[in-house]
Amino acid sequence: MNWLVTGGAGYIGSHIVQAFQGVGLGVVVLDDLSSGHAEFVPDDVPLVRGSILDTDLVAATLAEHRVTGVVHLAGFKYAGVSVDRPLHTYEQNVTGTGRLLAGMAAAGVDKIVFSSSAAVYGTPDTDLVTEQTATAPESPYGESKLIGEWLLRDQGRATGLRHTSLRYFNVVGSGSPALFDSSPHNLFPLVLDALVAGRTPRINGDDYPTPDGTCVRDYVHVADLAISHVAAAQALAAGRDLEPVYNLGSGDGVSVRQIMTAMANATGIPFTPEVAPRRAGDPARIVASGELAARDLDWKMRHTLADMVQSAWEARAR
Ligand SMILES: O=c1ccn([C@@H]2O[C@H](COP(=O)(O)OP(=O)(O)O[C@H]3O[C@H](CO)[C@@H](O)[C@H](O)[C@H]3O)[C@@H](O)[C@H]2O)c(=O)[nH]1
Repeated sequence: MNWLVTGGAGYIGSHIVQAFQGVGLGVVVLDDLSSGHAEFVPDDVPLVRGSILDTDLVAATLAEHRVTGVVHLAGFKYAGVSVDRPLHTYEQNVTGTGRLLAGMAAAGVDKIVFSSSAAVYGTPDTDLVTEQTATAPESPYGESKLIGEWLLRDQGRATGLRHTSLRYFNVVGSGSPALFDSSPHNLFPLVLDALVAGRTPRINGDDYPTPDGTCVRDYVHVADLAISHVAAAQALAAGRDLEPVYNLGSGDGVSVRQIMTAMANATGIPFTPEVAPRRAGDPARIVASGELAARDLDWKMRHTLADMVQSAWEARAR
């Protein structure tokens, strides 16, 4: 059985590739390396360089590697930037997913696990988001992920495609020192980059209606997240029914200020963060129940917040 991981050279995708290899499942990666790194792909995993928008390449990859299922992460992942680049975002995430699904249908590949996002919820008016919480994306990125879920759902109805979508909350940490988050837009890499460069990390606003005034998020370890993709793929392959969507959240809220304290502890670099203005579009709090995924997808927090921060620092400091 061979699984194609689109976006498998990225931060999250490469951890998923490792998790699949860990249980002996065959994997092949398709990645255009726009934000991924070729060196994140193990030497014994084929790396096809190119885009999911390239219909011929998708068809050839599915056929040559005898792909039986797809884990689909390739896409444009920067929610904030997507506001200024809506057409690019929709092309990559909606048209790209559509072309991938068309290629799968043509090749008879009938299983897909889709990388969705907490961004589909926008600013939820509940303390604990469940899969029943109304979706209300606030960026082209969030919209595009929701449309991706609909494409799977409707293709499932039309062709029998077996599918599930995993809504990631804030994915951090590192499961292997060689794999790290190089995003120029997210809290963990920005804080670590600042500390390495001798700059002071910044808090985007401390006047939110939260206990310490800074935004609260649900941080999950990337290696824990990767294991649930294996469970989802195995369930689909075994013909087990899965829910159309699962939240991959921990149920615990952690503030930006708490992350800063954990960063100072992990790095041994004492600092007092600067307080900058709010970043546009940031919900004050978003925390999810992962109960459904715990029931069906072997989802559990195997790592603490200290592990997440420590592993991110070790990977960044290498
Ligand atoms: O230097 C920084 C960077 C970020 N933040 C704050 O830290 C929090 C977390 O920010 P970030 O790491 O950018 O994550 P989110 O904006 O919560 O969103 C991430 O998590 C979402 C849910 O998984 C994904 O959909 C998005 O793509 C991904 O950017 C937010 O309050 C930011 O304003 C700071 O205070 N200082």
